[in-house]
Amino acid sequence: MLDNRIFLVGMPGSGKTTLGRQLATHLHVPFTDLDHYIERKEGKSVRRIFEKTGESWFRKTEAIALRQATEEYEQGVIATGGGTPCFEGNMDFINRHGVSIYIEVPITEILSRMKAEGIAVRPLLAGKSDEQLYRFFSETLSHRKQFYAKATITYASANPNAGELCQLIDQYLVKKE
Ligand SMILES: Nc1ncnc2c1ncn2[C@@H]1O[C@H](COP(=O)(O)OP(=O)(O)O)[C@@H](O)[C@H]1O
Ligand SMILES: O=C(O)C1=C[C@@H](OP(=O)(O)O)[C@@H](O)[C@H](O)C1
Ligand SMILES: [Mg+2]
Repeated sequence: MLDNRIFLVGMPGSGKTTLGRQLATHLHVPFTDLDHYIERKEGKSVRRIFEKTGESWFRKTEAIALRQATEEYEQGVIATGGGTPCFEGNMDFINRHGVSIYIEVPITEILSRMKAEGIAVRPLLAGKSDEQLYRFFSETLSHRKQFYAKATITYASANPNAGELCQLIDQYLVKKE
């Protein structure tokens, strides 16, 4: 059993929140979703924070929240936001405080999920056409992958699930011993 923190990183829509909750249940450790943590702390939705105060304020708040949420539990699963690793030295912080896992899902799969979910709930995506969305995701990923690539473990799958994720963690732990 992992006696450490696990941080999930990856593009929006890759399933960090969903998988993170399942993984924490499976491992019997606390789960923190960083966006939800920020929303509780600020008393408003991430979308509203973006609208009211803009992205750069959100990024500062997010960096502080990451550090606070990390301190709360020595053991647990933390699902970060898609942009978290790319700002304020956050990826290095994450790697100093636990095991990071990059959930790598093809952009085409992410876009089909976004459509099913309704993209208006995601502040960086609302109001974009299919073509604009694809371009936005490709460009965003090409900038972000240098940060995601620093993750301890990469889990590449179009259909990630908590069972496989646990196996990958076990393999990593065995190798590390
Ligand atoms: N393995 C999966 N297969 C299909 N859809 C998924 C899977 N994991 C998550 N989803 C769906 O994809 C969307 C994004 O999931 P979410 O966990 O919020 O991702 P993230 O936190 O990375 O943005 C949600 O609508 C969720 O229900
Ligand atoms: O990619 C991003 O910059 C963002 C991703 C979101 O989280 P998810 O990746 O959980 O959707 C959320 O933090 C915010 O809307 C910004
Ligand atoms: Mg999420």
